[in-house]
Amino acid sequence: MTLVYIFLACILLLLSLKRLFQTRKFRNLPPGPPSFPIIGNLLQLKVMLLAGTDTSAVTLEWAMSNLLNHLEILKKAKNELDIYVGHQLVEELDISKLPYLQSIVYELHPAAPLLLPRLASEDCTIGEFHVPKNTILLVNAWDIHTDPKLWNDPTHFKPDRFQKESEANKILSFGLGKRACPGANLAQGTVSLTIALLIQCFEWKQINSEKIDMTEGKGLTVSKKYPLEAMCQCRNGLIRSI
Ligand code: HEM
Repeated sequence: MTLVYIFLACILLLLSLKRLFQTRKFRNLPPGPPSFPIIGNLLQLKVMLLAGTDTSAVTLEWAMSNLLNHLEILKKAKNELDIYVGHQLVEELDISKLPYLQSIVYELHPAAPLLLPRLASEDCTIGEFHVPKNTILLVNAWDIHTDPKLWNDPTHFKPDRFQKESEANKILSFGLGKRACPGANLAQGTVSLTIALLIQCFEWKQINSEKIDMTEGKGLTVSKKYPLEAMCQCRNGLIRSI
């Protein structure tokens, strides 16, 4: 078995070296320092997994916690699913038919409230501040999302605010500009579909009569300080098509 692995590794290495030399020849580049496309691709894969899994998981946990603290919103989302999707299992293509579910996703906690750090490549002025070259800058998306000058009642979970379409343009959860999250569409699709499935397939209940604690933990991606604990039960008579 070990021999098979070594054989495969050699083939992959040879193929990547071949691709590297072909590319250099095609682009008329000098031989240059060696770089390994496979390692580059693996690193890219690792970045995608690191950047995509924790953020999506954290967003889902906040979503379910908010929904359990606002059962009337959970009920409204469930009704929307029952009306527009019915007894079939909800699919990715159905999401565009579910505006209320999309409002819930817009209203979610930003998983990376300070986005990613930036380095000023030259001296510049931002608002009234002079920023010298090489300063590390952080964008406080959390503060922008809770600014009462921008939002009505910003600290309350109110998906209805997004019934007015232009409100969604003020969201910064995925950053903005050329370094914004490249996985934003994928993440919005995955998070929406997962929440839809969780709502459609299960009846949810809190484990006791107290509200779920929404204290934030620490970290670049902000998870809940106390992990969500909840009870769920399959919804009767649903998903006969599975
Ligand atoms: C709910 C889920 C997600 C949230 C809230 C999120 C949020 C963010 C934020 C705020 C940034 C920094 C943007 C900036 O500084 O302007 C970012 C960057 C990034 N995200 Fe996501 N993300 C999510 C899911 C994903 C997924 C699924 C992928 C890939 C499959 C991904 C890949 C990346 C990468 C590679 C960067 C770095 C981009 C760069 O520096 O040019 N993210 N994300």
